[in-house]
Amino acid sequence: MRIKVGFGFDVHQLKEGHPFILGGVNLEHHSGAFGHSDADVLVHAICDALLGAANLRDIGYHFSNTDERWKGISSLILLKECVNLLAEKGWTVGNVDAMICLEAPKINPHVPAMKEHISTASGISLEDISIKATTNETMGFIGREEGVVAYAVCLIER
Ligand SMILES: Nc1ccn([C@@H]2O[C@H](COP(=O)(O)O)[C@@H](O)[C@H]2O)c(=O)n1
Ligand SMILES: C[C@@]1(CO)OP(=O)(O)OP(=O)(O)OC[C@H]1O
Repeated sequence: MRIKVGFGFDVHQLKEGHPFILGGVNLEHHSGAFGHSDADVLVHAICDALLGAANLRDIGYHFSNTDERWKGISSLILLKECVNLLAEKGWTVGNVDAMICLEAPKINPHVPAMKEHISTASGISLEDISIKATTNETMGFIGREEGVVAYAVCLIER
């Protein structure tokens, strides 16, 4: 069996009064992530990790942020498309491990629901999806709650 590793990163601005979709969960918060799609930074990082592992470029290459088809789209749909792109090349996903860097709100209570959404959209087993979070200890743009960052790594196999 051949295995490959992938890495993904994404960042989005937080804006007052904007919806905050993270891992497919609509978080109740005074501000939310802004982007062309639903700006789900966690799912975007996972998409880029998967595409990177398969050497299939990146999320913006396949789903341009100037294309009206993707305006406001659920990133879980883009994730499913990424998994399909990998499947076309014979790849299945081994596991995904992700890290969200966010000052507030607390992510821990929402992790089970996020994993459910990601698993349902992608077909990746729940036990192969790990989601973690950290604050930035009040420092920088994350600390000032101006933005949210996510990192993800994955293994793929065929
Ligand atoms: N948005 C966040 C940030 C952190 N957590 C959880 O809190 C723990 C402590 O965070 P520190 O940044 O103070 O080290 C962290 O390990 C996470 O379990 C969270 O749920 N949501
Ligand atoms: C997801 C896409 C497509 O709508 O747009 P955004 O929501 O702005 O997100 P980004 O992280 O900039 O990734 C690029 C695009 O693929």
